[in-house]
Amino acid sequence: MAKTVLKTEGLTKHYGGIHALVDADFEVREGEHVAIVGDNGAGKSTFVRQITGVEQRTGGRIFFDGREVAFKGPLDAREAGMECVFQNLALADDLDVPANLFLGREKTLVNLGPFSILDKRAMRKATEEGLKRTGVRIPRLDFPIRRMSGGQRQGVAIARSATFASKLIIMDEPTAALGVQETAQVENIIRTLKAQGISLILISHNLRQVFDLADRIVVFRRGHIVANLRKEETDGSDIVAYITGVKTQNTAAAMM
Ligand SMILES: Nc1ncnc2c1ncn2[C@@H]1O[C@H](COP(=O)(O)OP(=O)(O)OP(=O)(O)O)[C@@H](O)[C@H]1O
Repeated sequence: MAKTVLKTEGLTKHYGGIHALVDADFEVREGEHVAIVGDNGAGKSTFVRQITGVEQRTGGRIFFDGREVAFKGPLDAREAGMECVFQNLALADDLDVPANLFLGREKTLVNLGPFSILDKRAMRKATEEGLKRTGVRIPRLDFPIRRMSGGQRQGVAIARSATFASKLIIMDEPTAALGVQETAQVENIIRTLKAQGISLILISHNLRQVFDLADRIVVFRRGHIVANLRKEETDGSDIVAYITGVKTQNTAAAMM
């Protein structure tokens, strides 16, 4: 059986009296693509903020790459090999593709802090390799990001995470703002990541996408994980039932 990349035990987050995440046991194995679904406010983003160190949890334990971790911030998570692609892309509009890929991690010829000399050739080469590896097609690397379509921008964000994530990529609604064709492009990139054995957590409201791309589907409702199913053992109507809490013949026993 594949090694566990990420595991949480009893992960809990309270915001004052709001129990946004309660006792979440969750696992991703090497090469596995796990989807997280749930209604608005179910606790999905809260879960991601706890595992990536954006916030500090109220309780529970997190294990990453074989050791217990307590990331103090997202930089710690990145350094450990976990990258996140967020809904609102953290891209710099005026910079070109290589500059965006290496934002905050620039390669330098001479490192003198603010007076450093950037190694633009090395960054461009690494960018070309990163885009090729992820199957992201961008016509001009030297154009500022603002001149690109939503799909191309999302492609750059994913290529960036795939270039640096050695262990796990987390995508929070990567296609929410995209059209049909752009969504298809991003889904192809996700398939390429799967073929390369990169582990992924995909948060999505799009059940067609979830069934297309994920090996396993985890359902959050009101801060709790209420289902954790292999794709083959469930279907869309069961997942909707778990999301909404409306029982069906198949889900009633599990919801007792
Ligand atoms: N900083 C915060 N302070 C107080 N309450 C919060 C905070 N962040 C989230 N919440 C609450 O925690 C609950 C879970 O929110 P969360 O954003 O994790 O849901 P979600 O499943 O990601 O929803 P969506 O699909 O709408 O993004 C909600 O009730 C939300 O209002």
